[in-house]
Amino acid sequence: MSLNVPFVNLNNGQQFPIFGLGTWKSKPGEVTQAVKDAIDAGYRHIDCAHVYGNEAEVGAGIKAKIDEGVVKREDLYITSKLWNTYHRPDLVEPAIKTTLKNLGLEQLDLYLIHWPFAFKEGDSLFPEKDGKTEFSDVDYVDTWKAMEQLVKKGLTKSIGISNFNHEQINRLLESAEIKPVTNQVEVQPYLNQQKLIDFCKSKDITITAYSPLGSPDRPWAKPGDPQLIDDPKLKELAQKYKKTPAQILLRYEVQRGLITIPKSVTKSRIQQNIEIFDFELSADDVKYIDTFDCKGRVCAFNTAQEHKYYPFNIEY
Ligand SMILES: NC(=O)C1=CN([C@@H]2O[C@H](COP(=O)(O)OP(=O)(O)OC[C@H]3O[C@@H](n4cnc5c(N)ncnc54)[C@H](OP(=O)(O)O)[C@@H]3O)[C@@H](O)[C@H]2O)C=CC1
Ligand SMILES: O=C1CO[C@H](CO)[C@@H](O)[C@@H]1O
Repeated sequence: MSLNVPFVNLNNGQQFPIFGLGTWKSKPGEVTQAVKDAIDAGYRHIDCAHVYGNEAEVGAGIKAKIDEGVVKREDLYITSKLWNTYHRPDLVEPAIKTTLKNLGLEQLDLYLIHWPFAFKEGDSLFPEKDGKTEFSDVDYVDTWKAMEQLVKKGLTKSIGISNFNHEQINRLLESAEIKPVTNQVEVQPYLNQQKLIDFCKSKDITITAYSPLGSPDRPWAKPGDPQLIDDPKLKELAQKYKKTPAQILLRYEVQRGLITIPKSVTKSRIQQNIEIFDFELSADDVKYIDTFDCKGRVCAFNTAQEHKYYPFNIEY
């Protein structure tokens, strides 16, 4: 079954599918097939990043489906992200060009600043000295100015941010010529982000929800750590709606007006995850899922906590 994915209107007039495929942790040997399976299942939006180390293999999946005539380039919505070591304004254009080359594309649909904080420029994506991450003090406002140039040069249609808190967004908006179209942040029932969602809505910035299933394959999860996807309350809801726990989690996101990007490299799950546009959670059940919030952030990037632009030291 292929279901039509609704679109959201971005603040620049572009439309974007509210559902896409995540690719973090998708191994280079698996992700080409995952992208092909996703496109066959009706996915048109793919979330990528330089730091995921698999953009060439994602690009191979895209190319295969265009060559087969299943989709045209203009049917697809491809997002990538500027990594922390490329925030210095002169490094931004070379960074997107590397991503475009890896993906085999001439233009991105959306390019995001991956995190508000910068790391020391150089060959390592995770520069370290004496066991500590080496920071750079490039201001994300200066990085944003260079991002705006990418739109003017036609290298990406839209630009946005990721992991920014509301104070950082306010500061960015003070001088932005082009507004970010989205803030991609973690949203799942243990971290429902209502305040940040309301704030972004008031600024006409969409929210893209990452780790919507609680990122059960996050590399730092320890055996025995609670997994959202196994929550008994969620399993009860899944039984009630005759859906899977993953489908309840994804439906919860889209019903709150969010864009969501679950990752899977498993064909049956890729198919299952898009099958969320044929049922509705009751308003009471959405409110009930809201009560699961326990400030349970899974993607906290603790090694950057000391950075002056670390986003999670304030409430939202
Ligand atoms: N901007 C940012 O800083 C960040 C962005 N992201 C983006 O968001 C995407 C999604 O987040 P991510 O952290 O990967 O985690 P998700 O919450 O999407 O969870 C992915 C995990 O869930 C499993 N899974 C997928 N579908 C199902 C299902 N139907 N039933 C049971 N298990 C399932 C996957 O397994 P399998 O693959 O084996 O099927 C994988 O282990 C990322 O891939 C990335 O693109 C994520 C984190 C940070
Ligand atoms: O998108 C993400 C997942 O991987 C990165 C690290 O490897 C994270 O920092 C980032 O938020």
